[in-house]
Amino acid sequence: MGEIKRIGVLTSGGDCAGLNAAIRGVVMRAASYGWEVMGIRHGTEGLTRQPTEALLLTPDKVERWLTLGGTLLGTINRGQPFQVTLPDGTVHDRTLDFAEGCRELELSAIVGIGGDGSLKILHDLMTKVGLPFVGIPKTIDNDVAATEQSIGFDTAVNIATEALDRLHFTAASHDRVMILEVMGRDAGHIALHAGIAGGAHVILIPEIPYKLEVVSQAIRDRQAAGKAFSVVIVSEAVCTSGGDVVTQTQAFGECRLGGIGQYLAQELAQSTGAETRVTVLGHVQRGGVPSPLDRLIASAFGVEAVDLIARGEFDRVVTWQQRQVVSVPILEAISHCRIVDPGDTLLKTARGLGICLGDQ
Ligand SMILES: Nc1ncnc2c1ncn2[C@@H]1O[C@H](COP(=O)(O)OP(=O)(O)OP(=O)(O)O)[C@@H](O)[C@H]1O
Ligand SMILES: O=P(O)(O)OC[C@H]1O[C@](O)(CO)[C@@H](O)[C@@H]1O
Ligand SMILES: [Mg+2]
Repeated sequence: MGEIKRIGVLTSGGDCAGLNAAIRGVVMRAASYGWEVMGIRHGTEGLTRQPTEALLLTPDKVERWLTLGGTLLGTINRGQPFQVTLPDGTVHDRTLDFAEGCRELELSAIVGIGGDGSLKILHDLMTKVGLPFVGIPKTIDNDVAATEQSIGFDTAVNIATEALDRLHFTAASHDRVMILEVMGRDAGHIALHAGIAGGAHVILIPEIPYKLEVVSQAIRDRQAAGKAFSVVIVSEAVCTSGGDVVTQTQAFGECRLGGIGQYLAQELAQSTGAETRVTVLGHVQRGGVPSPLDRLIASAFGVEAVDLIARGEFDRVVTWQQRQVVSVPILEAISHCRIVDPGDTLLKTARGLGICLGDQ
């Protein structure tokens, strides 16, 4: 690769808190090498559109992006760049458009900030185009393999914890069972972390199959002990007792997880006699000001991603491991979805605290 003059940075997948802090880290560090940074709009789409949609990001421009929620570059979490259905019904592969966009902007490398889904797509795209690539993991789901923490997870856990704190008061006031449904896709990390931090009495995650009777009994035991209220946190991918995933179809046909909280509310009202209410936390978990930890991780990832490019170490993803930024081959980071491990120390903590996980 010749001398680097300009690199690109993009965000892809669902937004989360800390994306702008990561972009800022990339821009600040690139400036120290004398490189320009182009911020690509709407994931890879900014490169495939004609004219291309990208903006020059300077340290002055991004200086105050540290605390801003969402992504100022825009993002995308639906569709497929290799099979885009055009208005006339034909299917188009955007790879060549993407390559053309990279050439037009004279990019020497790209930093892609995304979750597992986006990193897979970006890896395929970059391999086909032959452009150096470094990935930064972000996602409230915390399901990217190899990293203990992805950007956005800590903020989401803080928000879910605060929601539980608030629900305790109203639950106790009305002697109700309050159910908080949280995001996380197939991983129960948000529910497990927030459930413990927020003092939930029941934590249901997709990794641990539950029995309705076990959950009801835990609530009835509390009632019998004079505690008429309970607080339950449930991950969106937890199934019904019949094993069905609960989903909702959105406009444009996308299917998204959602609704298990309502199902549990009906079942638990019947089996415990308690009034039940559901709070679906939804996109509140993704928005807002990033926590200090997310700002730290995002900044550290941004700096290291640029350093990797400077050292010519490509096709790698930066990860957070025991308070160090460590890079791993991208194939390792996208090898599997990191769900809650059966040996996770927090499962032991939850059981030790007497929290019902629905299985025993
Ligand atoms: N370059 C792209 N062009 C078109 N669609 C894309 C592109 N990159 C990603 N997508 C769409 O976005 C989805 C991204 O995957 P996913 O929704 O799992 O997000 P993610 O990157 O894992 O982040 P998160 O899980 O936090 O939302 C892909 O499945 C695909 O539908
Ligand atoms: O933004 P959308 O399309 O509603 O996607 C929601 C999904 O994205 C995430 O927020 C992040 O992957 C999931 O937790 C959730 O299932
Ligand atoms: Mg994902």
